[in-house]
Amino acid sequence: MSEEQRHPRALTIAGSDSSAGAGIQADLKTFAALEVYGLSAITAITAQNTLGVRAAFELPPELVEAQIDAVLEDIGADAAKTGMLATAPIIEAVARSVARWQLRLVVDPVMAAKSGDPLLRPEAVAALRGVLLPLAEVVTPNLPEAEMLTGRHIETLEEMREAARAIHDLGARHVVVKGGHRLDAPIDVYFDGTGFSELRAERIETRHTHGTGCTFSAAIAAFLARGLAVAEAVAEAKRYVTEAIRHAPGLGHGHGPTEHFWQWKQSKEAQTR
Ligand SMILES: Nc1ncnc2c1ncn2[C@@H]1O[C@H](COP(=O)(O)OP(=O)(O)O)[C@@H](O)[C@H]1O
Ligand SMILES: Cc1ncc(COP(=O)(O)O)c(N)n1
Repeated sequence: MSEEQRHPRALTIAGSDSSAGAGIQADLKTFAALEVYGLSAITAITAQNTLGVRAAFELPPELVEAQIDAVLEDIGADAAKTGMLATAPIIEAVARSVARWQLRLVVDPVMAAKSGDPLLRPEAVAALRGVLLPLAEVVTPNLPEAEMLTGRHIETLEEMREAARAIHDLGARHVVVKGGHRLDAPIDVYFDGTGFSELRAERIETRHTHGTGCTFSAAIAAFLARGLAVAEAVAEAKRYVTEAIRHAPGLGHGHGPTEHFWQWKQSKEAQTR
């Protein structure tokens, strides 16, 4: 097998974030940092910065499907992830592509930006739940997204476990209910259909969490593309996102981006010492 054939590759199907902290841009940076070749299919273009989303333009579903077909017919993907999908017709087009290409899929059910601005039309939640979740190998809702998907209020770890089970019942094979929105430790609950475990990390006191969910789900897809089992991929992705938050460069006046290349920067510093 040639080098080219062995190089792992992953596809992100998501929205563009002009501030490059979230969306397609965060996903491609994550793939690159984890040495996975990144492919992209853009669903929507947003004009946003660390303070909020000023405008969004949704692309036609046929164009989303055409981007996926173009890269998969030629290059192929070992894993894929979805982020901002914006509308029900885009979700349906993505679901068709995922089924046709039999993609190993990580679904980040993005509904809003950190600023609170909506990124998914309210009527599209039903399509996300009914059409896309049954195709997901892993789904990674944050607390408000898990509440929208289950119709339950979620606060405690026990409520996070109950939500993970309810989302698994919708068809997703592995569920991570993320606890970044909790006030105490950012503990995530992982459910594989049989047992629960917790992904624990220290809370980093920072406002720079723009794109943490995108980064986490992209890292899971990257580790799956590299051949890790789901539980390992999720654990490694948790470590990756924690360090990405820790090394955030402190940009912008609102929720700034995280840092993806801290390891590369550290090795460069070590060489010049
Ligand atoms: N301040 C923080 N310190 C450490 N980890 C965090 C922090 N905020 C979020 N995380 C982690 O980052 C990941 C993304 O979570 P979250 O911020 O809840 O997602 P989203 O961006 O979808 O709202 C999760 O693993 C979460 O636990
Ligand atoms: C285009 C786009 N996609 C997703 C998010 C959410 O980012 P996150 O929930 O990871 O902060 C965003 N702000 N913009």
